[in-house]
Amino acid sequence: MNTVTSPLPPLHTIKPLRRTSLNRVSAFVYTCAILALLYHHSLTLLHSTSFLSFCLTFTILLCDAVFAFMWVTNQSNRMNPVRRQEFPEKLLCFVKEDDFPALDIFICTADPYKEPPINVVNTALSVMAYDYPVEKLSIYVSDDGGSELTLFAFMEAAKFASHWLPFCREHRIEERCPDAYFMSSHRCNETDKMKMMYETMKAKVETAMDRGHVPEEFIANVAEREAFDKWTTGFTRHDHPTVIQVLVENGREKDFTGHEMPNLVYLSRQKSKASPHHFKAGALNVLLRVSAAMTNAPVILTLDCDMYCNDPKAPLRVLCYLLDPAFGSKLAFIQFPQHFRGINKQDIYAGEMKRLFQINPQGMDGLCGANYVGTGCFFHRRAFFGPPSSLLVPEIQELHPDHVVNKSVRSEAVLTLAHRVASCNYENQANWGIKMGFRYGSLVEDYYTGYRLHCEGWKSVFCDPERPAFLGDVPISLNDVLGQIKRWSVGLLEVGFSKYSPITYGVRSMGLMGLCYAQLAFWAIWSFPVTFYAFVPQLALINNVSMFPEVSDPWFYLYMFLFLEAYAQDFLEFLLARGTIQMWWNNQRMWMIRGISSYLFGSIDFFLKSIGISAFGFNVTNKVIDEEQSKRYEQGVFEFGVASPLFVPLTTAAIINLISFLKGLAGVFRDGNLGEVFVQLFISSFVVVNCWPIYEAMVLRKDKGKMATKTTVASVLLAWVLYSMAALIFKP
Ligand SMILES: O=c1ccn([C@@H]2O[C@H](COP(=O)(O)OP(=O)(O)O[C@H]3O[C@H](CO)[C@@H](O)[C@H](O)[C@H]3O)[C@@H](O)[C@H]2O)c(=O)[nH]1
Ligand SMILES: [Mn+2]
Repeated sequence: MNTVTSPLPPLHTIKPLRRTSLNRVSAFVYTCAILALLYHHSLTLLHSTSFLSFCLTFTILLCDAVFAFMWVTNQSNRMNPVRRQEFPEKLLCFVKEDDFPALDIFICTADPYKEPPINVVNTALSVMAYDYPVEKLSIYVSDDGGSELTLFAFMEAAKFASHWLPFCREHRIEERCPDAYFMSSHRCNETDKMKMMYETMKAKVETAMDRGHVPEEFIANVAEREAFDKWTTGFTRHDHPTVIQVLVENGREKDFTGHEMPNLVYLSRQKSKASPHHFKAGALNVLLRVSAAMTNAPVILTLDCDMYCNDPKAPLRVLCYLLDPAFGSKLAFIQFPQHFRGINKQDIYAGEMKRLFQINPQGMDGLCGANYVGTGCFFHRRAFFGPPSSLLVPEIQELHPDHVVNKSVRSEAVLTLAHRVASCNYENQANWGIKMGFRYGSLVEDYYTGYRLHCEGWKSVFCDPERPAFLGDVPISLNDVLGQIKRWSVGLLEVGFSKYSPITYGVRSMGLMGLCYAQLAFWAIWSFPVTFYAFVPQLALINNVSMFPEVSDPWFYLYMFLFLEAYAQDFLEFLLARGTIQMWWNNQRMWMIRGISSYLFGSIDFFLKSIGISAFGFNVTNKVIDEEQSKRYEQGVFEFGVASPLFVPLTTAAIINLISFLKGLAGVFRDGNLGEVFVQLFISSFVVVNCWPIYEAMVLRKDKGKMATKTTVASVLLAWVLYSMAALIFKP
């Protein structure tokens, strides 16, 4: 499909994936199977012989209905998956470099102790070195941690940049992130010199980190002194005035070869305990306004501090779409997938999230476009000001997306305005977060903002080139992984049960695309069937109660078909997305683990918050790497270590399933009733096989990552309680 006017070559193409027809046929067949299953459950329910069997069948019906709902909504991702390709090398046939749009880059950080400033600096350097006209490039760093340590790191980074940028340019370095470059095998005659400079900078930043403040001898001049003076005694991360520090101004500061450098601005918005700050979404809205006051570029890139740029030409790929008139003026954003570095070979924690970050976006791209995932995403600034058809005029003229800034970023007028729009009361009675900018009301501001933009009629594009444009870090301990997914679950439920729920509002606004969003919104309800199937059939088996059709019963084949086909399709899609068999195995295991931990606790948290019992915040993922932990992660060993409540249901399930499997097996040898209990025995054995790392962590391991004794004790107790309760229920 050629989308640019001929006779020029196309800047990009879009092709449907080959599997589309097969997807549609299998969706039809599987739907029939699901209907048959629900019919079977209803029949059984009507013919229940006892109260117990009625309750059991009813719960199974509910659980299977949840599975069915999740399956149906997922099909929207399979109806029209597409693959795009862009040809940035042809860009110059269409536009001169002078006509490229300006680009404002936002980098968020929130806590110097969980997000080491030296890593944030690496992120910033990787984009400062973009192959893009420097006079059009501005980098804004938002520090929600309000930390002088982060500011100090960036002052050092600005100095280092004046050597790093020319080095990258002259030696055509591919890895523009210093840390990634020095870890690679690429070398040139100046590598050692650069490495030394980098190490010196890093050591200084780390010294400051160790001391907890910036040592006097590191402060180079009066200007720096004045900047740090803003950290007065009353200054805390939750309560402080705005700090804006222009570290590099394009046109003023030059690199050491005399070349221009991009703008680099440090920003820590005003915080006060009295006004809500809306976590990352709030930070991004301040960034939107401060950057409007300073440069107001029409294109914006949002980046998390745990992700760096891996392709210096990524902005050119983006222009292939942004400059295409065929999109009209409806293109809101271009999302690159989240790819990660440092994932272990078998990806034990399914950190790649293939389905979320690679497979589903292709499906959504064939409808309205990929969803926004918070980082690695280029926006059209205009998209934050109302639907494509009707501009929502901001309260002050300077924030208008078309406003042209022609003053220096250090001029007093600009800085005054920047301070004004960064203050914590600025948004009172304004549309920010409601109809304008990044949207408030969910812990997954990325998902929610992208969703609302799509509802408004905006389109997006999924751009997934061969060489990943961005690489991020993943959490490497199970507790961090589960905690992160728990936060996502809560945020998604907030949207799912809001007045803008995708299942109602979303489907009304955009049909199938609404279902794609609904699938994500209700992620956490998987916890219901997963928890049920992790405990109840097993407890029934322990008490010799049979719950499923016997092997000789024709309905048994329906069960078999439903299970095998769902797993097979998942497996194939996974392999086609360049997964391996072992990665797939770990992926399906993590799905079960999340089901009875993150999703379950997320649902409970959300419920408690809804009835006003508790509140939740954005718990930033830990990015500090512990050497020993990292070694275990590389070897593919699960990290339990801490006594986390998230591990209790897992460990309890591991215990119950093992007992049930052994008891069931013994029963089969004793009574020869394999046909009767086959399904239950199969479920237990499947769970037991999946739980191997848990048994190991409980019994065999001696290292620091083994299961904490507290967790084991709590789980044994809980298992015993469940066992006793089941005995009462199943044996009247
Ligand atoms: O009050 C806050 C909290 C977080 N952040 C920043 O938000 C980013 C994401 O935080 P992280 O702890 O890394 O969360 P993840 O779960 O890894 O992030 C995923 O999920 C988030 C939503 O929950 C999205 O915002 C992210 O883009 C997405 O990668 C980081 O750069 C933080 O510094 C802030 O700026 N202010
Ligand atoms: Mn992150």
